[in-house]
Amino acid sequence: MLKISGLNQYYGGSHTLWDVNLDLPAGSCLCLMGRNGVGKTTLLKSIMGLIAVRDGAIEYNGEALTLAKPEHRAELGIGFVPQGREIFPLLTVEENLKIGLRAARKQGIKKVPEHIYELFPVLKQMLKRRGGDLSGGQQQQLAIGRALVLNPKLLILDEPTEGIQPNIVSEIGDVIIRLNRAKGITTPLLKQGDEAKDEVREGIIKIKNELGVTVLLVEQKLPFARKVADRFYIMDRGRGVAAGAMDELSDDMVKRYLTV
Ligand SMILES: Nc1ncnc2c1ncn2[C@@H]1O[C@H](COP(=O)(O)OP(=O)(O)OP(=O)(O)O)[C@@H](O)[C@H]1O
Repeated sequence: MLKISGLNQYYGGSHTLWDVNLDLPAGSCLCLMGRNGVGKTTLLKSIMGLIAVRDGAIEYNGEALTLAKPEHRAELGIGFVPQGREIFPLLTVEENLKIGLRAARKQGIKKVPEHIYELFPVLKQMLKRRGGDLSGGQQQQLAIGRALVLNPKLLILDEPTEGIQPNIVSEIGDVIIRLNRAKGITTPLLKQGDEAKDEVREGIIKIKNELGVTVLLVEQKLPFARKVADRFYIMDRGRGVAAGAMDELSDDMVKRYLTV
């Protein structure tokens, strides 16, 4: 689904990404790992077109993305939840979610899809609250909810558990697993003519039909990464140094590339 070949990126004269190659198969959940400052966020921002790359190629479902504008990447169905969440503190939860609608309009999505409230009930309860008044965990749920408004096929998350209390970390993990594996989403009991529930059902069927959202996330917490992801990709000093199925992540790799 996403293929990165020979990617090099510079901040001014500083060479940050070195010949990065990464293959993300559709349906997988890949965790990008590595110590602080190795280039994980830079790689995500390059995929989203938020920073320019020097050379190399980024392909999404066979389409060359390397020079595409960030808005075009969103329209193609790539959702992004940046590090630090970047929600608008003075706008309400509802207004923050509606920001996500801009990129979704081209797909004919005019309203925030109801299944987002099914995934994050707290957002429904807090629709009129200002984003800045939410807890860190609620803001993270809002940031993920906003990225889901465009029904992404690929969801990219940069350290979604950073600075969040443990019970919410676990809830966020469960949501990522549900989105990725499209399992455990129960279709609510539906009464005919109940428009909101019809929308929930449609959203769920859509997610299930598409066999889950492909996920790429940066995560430093090892137990969380092992729980949600089925593949890993480790970076060290701007290069990809190890990759594989999550159950192949060895203690030696952890010691060599991840422990501080
Ligand atoms: N805007 C920038 N201008 C110049 N250098 C930058 C910029 N952003 C990041 N860097 C540098 O690029 C390197 C990679 O940073 P990056 O944020 O991608 O790493 P990271 O692996 O995501 O780290 P962290 O886990 O701390 O977020 C670091 O040396 C960092 O100091």
